[in-house]
Amino acid sequence: MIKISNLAKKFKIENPKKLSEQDKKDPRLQGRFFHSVKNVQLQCEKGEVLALLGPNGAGKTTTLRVLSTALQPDNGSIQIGGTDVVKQPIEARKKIGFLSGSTGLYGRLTGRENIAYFGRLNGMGDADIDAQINQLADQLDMHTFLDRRSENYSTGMKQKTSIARAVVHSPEVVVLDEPTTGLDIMAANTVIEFIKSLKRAEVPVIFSTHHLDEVNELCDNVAVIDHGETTFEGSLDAFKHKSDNGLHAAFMACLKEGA
Ligand SMILES: Nc1ncnc2c1ncn2[C@@H]1O[C@H](COP(=O)(O)OP(=O)(O)OP(=O)(O)O)[C@@H](O)[C@H]1O
Repeated sequence: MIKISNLAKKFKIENPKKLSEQDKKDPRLQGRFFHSVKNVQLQCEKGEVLALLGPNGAGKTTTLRVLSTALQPDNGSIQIGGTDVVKQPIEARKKIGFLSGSTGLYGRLTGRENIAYFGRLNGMGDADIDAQINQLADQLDMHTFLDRRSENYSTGMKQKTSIARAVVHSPEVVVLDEPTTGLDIMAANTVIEFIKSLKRAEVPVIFSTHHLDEVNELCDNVAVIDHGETTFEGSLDAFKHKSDNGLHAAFMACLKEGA
């Protein structure tokens, strides 16, 4: 189970001139600090898939980076099972499979070597790693490129390899930042089927997306973040009931200005 309460994260702005025009007008900019996440809550139980929605710049990536221990929060608590992510980040990290938007692969290594390297970092033995990679390659349709150097991979090949690398150690929970962004329909479908397989295995999955059709197909619950605050958290059905005019209208109704 994943539970985030009252999460806040601000960044010090070293050079205000470098801020985007959108960020300059954002009320979250206060003096030298940009309060990216001000009050986020969400929860994801065993066997559930939660979609994290929000406009560009809402604070989704910041939330997921704090959840995955890449960033320290300024306030709030995060629990994964019995582990306090803020107080026990090393223990928490072992429990999380995290796909970040900018996961870089080592280009000189093959896909298999990239995944195996992470398996070793997580303390796995060679036989376990081989078995896991074979299973993940079946599920993510990777056999045709797994033993080629990753520097020449397509976007889809890179993303599949990054996902396999994130979950090679069979984490307790999986967190994916925009897993299907930039993928063609077939690769996106493979990733969606993979998320369904995690759900069948009762692994809680949180993923951020801008694709409402994926939300409809995959999710039990939805959380919407707008301007760094959770503006909706509930079941997919409750989300759909926000409007009679489809998922897009439901999403708009959850935004602060739409409320
Ligand atoms: N290191 C940083 N320093 C300053 N501001 C930051 C930093 N990281 C993020 N921000 C700002 O915090 C806000 C939230 O960013 P974040 O990447 O979490 O949004 P997002 O919801 O993931 O957006 P998108 O859908 O575009 O990926 C944005 O306005 C962004 O410019």
